[in-house]
This record gives sequence, C-alpha cells and structure tokens, in this order.
Amino acid sequence: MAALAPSKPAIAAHSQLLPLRTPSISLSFYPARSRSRSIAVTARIAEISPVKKLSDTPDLQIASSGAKPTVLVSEKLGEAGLELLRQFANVDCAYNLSPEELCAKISLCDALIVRSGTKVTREVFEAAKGRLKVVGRAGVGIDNVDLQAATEYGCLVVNAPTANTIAAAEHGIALLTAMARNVAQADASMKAGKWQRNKYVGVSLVGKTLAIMGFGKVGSEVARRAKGLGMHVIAHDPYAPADKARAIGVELVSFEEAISTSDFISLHMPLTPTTSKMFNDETFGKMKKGVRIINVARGGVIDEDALVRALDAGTVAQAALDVFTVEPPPNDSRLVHHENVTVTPHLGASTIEAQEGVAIEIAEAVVGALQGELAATAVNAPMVPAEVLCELSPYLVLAEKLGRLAVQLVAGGSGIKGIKVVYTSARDPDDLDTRILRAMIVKGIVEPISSLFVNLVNADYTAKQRGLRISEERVFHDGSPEIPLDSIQVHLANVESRFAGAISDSGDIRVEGRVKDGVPHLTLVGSFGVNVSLEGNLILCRQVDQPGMIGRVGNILAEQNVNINFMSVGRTLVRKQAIMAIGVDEEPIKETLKKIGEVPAIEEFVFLKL
Ligand SMILES: NC(=O)c1ccc[n+]([C@@H]2O[C@H](COP(=O)([O-])OP(=O)(O)OC[C@H]3O[C@@H](n4cnc5c(N)ncnc54)[C@H](O)[C@@H]3O)[C@@H](O)[C@H]2O)c1
Ligand SMILES: O=C(O)[C@H](O)COP(=O)(O)O
Repeated sequence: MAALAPSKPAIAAHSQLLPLRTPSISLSFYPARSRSRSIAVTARIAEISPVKKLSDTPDLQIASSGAKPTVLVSEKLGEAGLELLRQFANVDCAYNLSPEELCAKISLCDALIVRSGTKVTREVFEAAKGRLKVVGRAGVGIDNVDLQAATEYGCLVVNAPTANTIAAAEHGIALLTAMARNVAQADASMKAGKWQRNKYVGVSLVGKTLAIMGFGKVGSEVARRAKGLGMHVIAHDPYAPADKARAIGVELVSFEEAISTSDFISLHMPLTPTTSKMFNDETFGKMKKGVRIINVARGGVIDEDALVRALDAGTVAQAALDVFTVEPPPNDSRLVHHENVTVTPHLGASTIEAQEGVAIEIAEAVVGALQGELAATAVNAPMVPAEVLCELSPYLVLAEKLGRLAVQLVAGGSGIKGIKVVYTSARDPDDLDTRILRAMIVKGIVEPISSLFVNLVNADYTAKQRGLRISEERVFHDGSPEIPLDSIQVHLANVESRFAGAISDSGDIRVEGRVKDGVPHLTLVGSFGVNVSLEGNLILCRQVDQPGMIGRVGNILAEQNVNINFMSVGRTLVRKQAIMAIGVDEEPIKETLKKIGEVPAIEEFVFLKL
C-alpha cells in the first residue's frame, strides 16, 4: 500500500487548522435590529491590523451585549466539539426532533448544528424569525440545508469539509473489498447456520479498472488506496485539474469512457440538480456487463429503481451502498434487500477519529461565525481570504458610511435605482476583490431605509430584490499598489437630493471617501472637496464663501453644548460657493439646526447620521 503514504489522517489535518482562529478576521451575522443598530454586519480585524481596528469603532461593535448565544445541536456531535461550544454558548442537544419541534425551538437559537439527518428547510429559516445566524453542517454534504433560503434570511451556512474525508474513503474501500468477496452475505449465511463455500466465490481486484466519479477530496483518497490494491484507476470529474490526477497516477477521462470501460465504479460527487439521478436506465445500459458500483456519496445520484432493474438484469453484478435517496430507506426497499447489494446505514463518516475531528471543525467554525469571524468553510458567502479582509478593513467602514451618507442625501420619494461605485486604485483589477466593499455599500444604503439586515451573505440578493442596479468602475491611480485603494466614490443616479450641493456635474448624488491614517474620511460631496473624518454625525452647509462662517455656526452649536470633532470647508470658487462639513459628537436639537439654517449666508444644510 505504498501509494497511501502522502495522505494525512483527518484528525491531524484538523489539528493543523486550530491555530488559524487567531488572528480573527471577522464578519458578524447578528441582525442589527435584534440588539442595536450598532451591531453591524461587517468585517473586523481583531488583533493584527496596523490600522485602526474596526472593533474599536463603537458603530461597528460586533460582540453581543454579553448574553451567551444559544446553539442547538440536533444530531449527535463529538464530545470535544460540544466542550468547545459550551465555553462560548448555551448548548441545547436535542436529537430526533420532528420538523415541527425543530421549527418551534429555532427562534430561541442563534446557531444550529446538524449532520445529514436534519432537514434545514425554508420553514426552519422562517420560523427562526431572524435570530438564527449560523447553520453548521458537521460534515461535507449540505444538500439537507436550503441554501437559497439561508441566503435570503442572511444566515451563514458553514460546513466541516475536511475532517471526515479519510473516513469516507476508507469506508468506500471497505465496501469495495467486502462486496468483491461477499463478506456481508457470507457472514449472514454463516450466522444462519450455513457453510456455503461455493456460493460466495468472489472477484479479484488486482488489475481491474476502477472509475472514480468525482475526483475531489474523498474520490482522490479512494483512488490512492485502490492503486495500492493494484487496481487500474481512472476518474471522471469535469472540474478536477488533470495535473492533480496525474500526480497520483490517475487518468481523467470522459463520463462515457469511465462508465463503459470500468469493472468497478465508485461515486464521489455532490448531490446537485446536475448530478441528481445521473445513474439511471440509460447510463446503466452503457456500462460494461457485470459492473460493480460503490456509492458513499449521496443516494440521490442514483435512480434507485433503475439500479434494481440493472441488478435484476445482471447489467450491474453488485452494488455496495452507504447512502440512499430517502434515509432511512423504507423497510421494504427492494434495493436494500437485493441479494447482490451490500448496505450500510450512512456510516462513511462514522469513525471515532472523524467524528471528533468533524465536531471540533464545526464547533470552531460556528463559534467563530458567532463571534463575527468570516469562516473559511462558509458555503453561502463569498470566500474572502483573511489577509484580504485584513487589509480592506478600514475601507469596509468607509464603504458602509459612504452608502449611509449617500442614501440620507436622497430627497423623499425619489426611489433609488442606479448605484455606481468608482474605485480608484493603483492595483491591477485582479488584485482588488471588491465584493465585500460592494456588500458594505449595499448595507449602508439599504439598512437606514428598511427593516432589513444586510450582510455579506445576502447583500447581492437584497440589492436585487430591491431593484438596485449596482455598477462598479475601476479607475487607475498612479500611486503605490501597496495601498489597496486611493478612493471610493458612490454615485446615486436619477434621484433628487435634499441637499443640492451633493449633486455632481453629471447630475448624480456623489460622495467620495478615502482612508487616511486608517480612518475613513469624506473627501468629496457633489463637486466640493472636503476633508472630514467619518465619525459621529455630520452637518453639511452650503453657503456663500465669506469670512466668519465657521465661527457663527460653531457658536450656535456651542450654545447647545454640541461638540465639534472636525470641520472642513470646500470651495468651488473663492468668495462664491462653499460647503462646510462639520463633524459633531452629539445630535443637535431641532432649534439649534433651525438657527443654523437662519444664518443669512447659508443656502442649505443637512444633518446626517453616520
Ligand atoms: N457517506 C458518507 O458518510 C460521506 C462522507 C463524506 C462525504 N460524503 C459525500 O461524498 C461526496 C464527495 O465529498 P468530498 O468531500 O470529496 O467533496 P469534494 O467537493 O471534495 O469533491 C466532489 C467532487 O465532485 C466533482 N463533481 C461535481 N460535479 C460532478 C459531476 N457531474 N461529475 C463528476 N464529478 C463531479 C467536483 O468537481 C469535486 O471534485 C459528497 O457527496 C459528500 O456529501 C459522504
Ligand atoms: O456529507 C457528509 O459529511 C457525510 O455524508 C456524513 O454525514 P453524517 O454527518 O450524517 O454522517
């Protein structure tokens, strides 16, 4: 079995993952309105940022009010994972819940951990009433979770994709060898008092061709092991890199070639609309007569009635199945009772080692997600590498605040449709991942005007639902590519503004910002350059450019004890028009704002909450 040497035991691979939790790069999934608006859904740098930490910014605090979150574990999970969860959360282990019981409990839970036996349907997300933030799948296959519904409800789904790979591969090999030598049937026969040496003559594996369908983590590990048994291994996988297969001596072939030339076919693809029932009457008909099939992937990839027909006809000599379309299958299942079929009750991942690894892997991911970290195993959010999140963190705050500012400048009844975002950067477009920036702009725009909670999971979906068309434009900036962005501009097209000074030459509401010393700044409103840090609240005044204006407005604010934290004046032409941007810590009362509006040189003003 020399071919096995390079593979890592699942638990060892897992333990290498543990230190990755620090530094924590974060993305909170707490609905802003379930606690306070300041529990924002955004990225955060906990420890390593050379710039201001987002978690230091009160408006972006992620940690909850101190109450422990509740995690519902609906299927048996390894003790090590439960221990880890208990350090952070109240853990409710409730197994064998009916769909109704699950729906009744879920609105009291912040996270749900399942294996393959719990169906996490749209009804579950609906019943959660916005509280459920994370679904953790303690394993690989997420076909039992309604991902579309999870995304619509802004609920992150994470899985544990690596810790049971070896267990599943070993089970595939166990089924292959047991089937070839009739181990299960012979065992049952002996226990029934028989001694049937002639009946259970098997077939040899050495020199036989094995087709691996789906050359991913499990498939490739099965391939290694089968080569160690002296089999000739080929594989079909439309998405697998040929060099990965070549490296372990496996040739990637077409679907037709794989199924028509093999003595054994082992299935290792996910269940998707494309792979559903891909083994059916037609495909069985193309197989070599007497082929043997192993399935440790998902029952649904086989049309089980067609398999029974193929077994009866002898087209398929034997099948070894760990997974079924309906689990558990009906008691009278012809497939299960077929004498040429070997079955196990979905045991692929069920080794002590794999279950411990999976439990820790999923507990880590769920705790991390509840703490606001972006899980590396998120399945319904874009994968943003930790280092990218780290360097973009202050720009994420900037993006959200620009969105928030822009939407507050819209006059009531305008209806926002077109949003243009212009990124000015010295980076090659491929080196700047703007998905998360775009999500933050959507969050900034949508949250102040709706009851929705927006995060990286549902930002694009939310924008689409609200009919927002977002276009992104890149402008090359002749600066250092070390700095990811020079500026971000948010344009809202075809809208009226409650502050005419915010309208650019092209007729859009336009705001622009930059990050200076790690702090987001507003640098342009309409056509007026300003320079004000985006913290607290902002008053924008458009006035005739003349001496004494700063003092007059400052005095009015001082009368109400409103503290100015920043002030900047931008002009188009000297002694013509200017915009005064004033950052204030407190929200001025109506009378104070009215007095500002009554200063004769002030043509318009607006108060904006950041
Ligand atoms: N029986 C068990 O207990 C058990 C344990 C672990 C995994 N699994 C199942 O095994 C399967 C594989 O898991 P994995 O961890 O290797 O996943 P993986 O994502 O690493 O590999 C799946 C592979 O299938 C390929 N694929 C997708 N569509 C295909 C198609 N139409 N034809 C051929 N290949 C296709 C993908 O390109 C990928 O390489 C999944 O269905 C998973 O749920 C079962
Ligand atoms: O997809 C998986 O990880 C396996 O099918 C294991 O499922 P289980 O966790 O229900 O054993």
